Amino acid sequence: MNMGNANGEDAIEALQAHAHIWRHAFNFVSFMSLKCALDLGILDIIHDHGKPMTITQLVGALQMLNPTKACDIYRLMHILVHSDFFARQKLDNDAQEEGYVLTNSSRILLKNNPFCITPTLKATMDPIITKPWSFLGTWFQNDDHTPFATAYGKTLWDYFTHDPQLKDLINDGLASDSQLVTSVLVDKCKGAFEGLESLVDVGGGTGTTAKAIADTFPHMECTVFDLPHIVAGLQGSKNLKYVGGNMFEAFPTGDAILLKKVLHDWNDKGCLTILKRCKEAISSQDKVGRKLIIIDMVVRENEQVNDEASSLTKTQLFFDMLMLVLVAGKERREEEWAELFLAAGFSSFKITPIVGLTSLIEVYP
Ligand SMILES: C[S@@+](CC[C@H](N)C(=O)[O-])C[C@H]1O[C@@H](n2cnc3c(N)ncnc32)[C@H](O)[C@@H]1O
Repeated sequence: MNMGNANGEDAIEALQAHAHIWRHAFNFVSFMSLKCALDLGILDIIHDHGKPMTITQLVGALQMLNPTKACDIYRLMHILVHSDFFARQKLDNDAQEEGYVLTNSSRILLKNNPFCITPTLKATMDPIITKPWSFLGTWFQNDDHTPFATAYGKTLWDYFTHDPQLKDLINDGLASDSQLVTSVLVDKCKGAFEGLESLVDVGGGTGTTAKAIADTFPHMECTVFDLPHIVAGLQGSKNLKYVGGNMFEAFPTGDAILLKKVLHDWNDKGCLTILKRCKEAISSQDKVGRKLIIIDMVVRENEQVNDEASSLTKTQLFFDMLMLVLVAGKERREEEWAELFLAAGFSSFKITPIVGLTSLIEVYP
């Protein structure tokens, strides 16, 4: 762009740049509008209605205290239709009038959807989690571990050890996030677990994934290992038990160690320590087929690809920034994974994409 005298073409370019900047800056409006729809229960109201729901019906169902705000619900729905969370459809009995229906992206947020990720979204949208983003610039110029630590003076893990509300929010979020990946895992990736007699899910949280694996493979002894306050009071089953401890020190041995969405929480130094512990744990088993199974993102490199792939990469990069802001972790590219495995003494690995953003990585001693 010519920065000197403005002519017609420069003005058009400047207008396009303005539009791009505002679209970018106002990404948070989509996010907050969706949060509002979730807070008001609009998705479940429309679903329970069972057919396209008019704005009048929706306003009626919301039972608003101040009726003058009713027309603002239309504005909220308008942006959410634009963001593909709702669609408009003609009513059966009246070709003129339209009502709102759900889309694939809102159906997955319904309370009764087995793959509902609303708790994950609510955790991500919580002001405790969004506040540290405002400290990103400050953090780049100070010596703190994370923008989260700059905002609160402590790590996320310390924060939630002393805040049961945040702990529940995050644990519910992690558990709901696990449902879809886990169901695909025990179906499409069953082969990765076949023949294993024991498995330790290190950093396994409240055990959503390990429970599904234990149910699918009733002869496999499964252990969920996590911090003592996370597993305290949790009940196991015939082939599932909970053990509390610190993965940086030691954890139980098994034919396989599972690390699901654990390594992305840590920097390379932290990952290396965990990976070396994993290598020790599986090497102490004198058996064929021992392995480490990692479920995490493998960030795609895509310079020249179609829109869908490039938007997946962008979403992975958003997650990468989230890890930086909250926990000093990162999402890794294949070469970065390879370097870590080599440094920890593993001999080879195999990557299988599972679903959307996530891959399964089998790593061999
Ligand atoms: C991002 S969560 C992943 C949980 C689960 N694997 C999943 O996919 O939903 C990371 C887990 O690592 C656990 N964790 C963090 N530090 C730990 C440590 N030092 N020892 C054991 N577990 C730890 C956390 O409590 C949390 O459950």
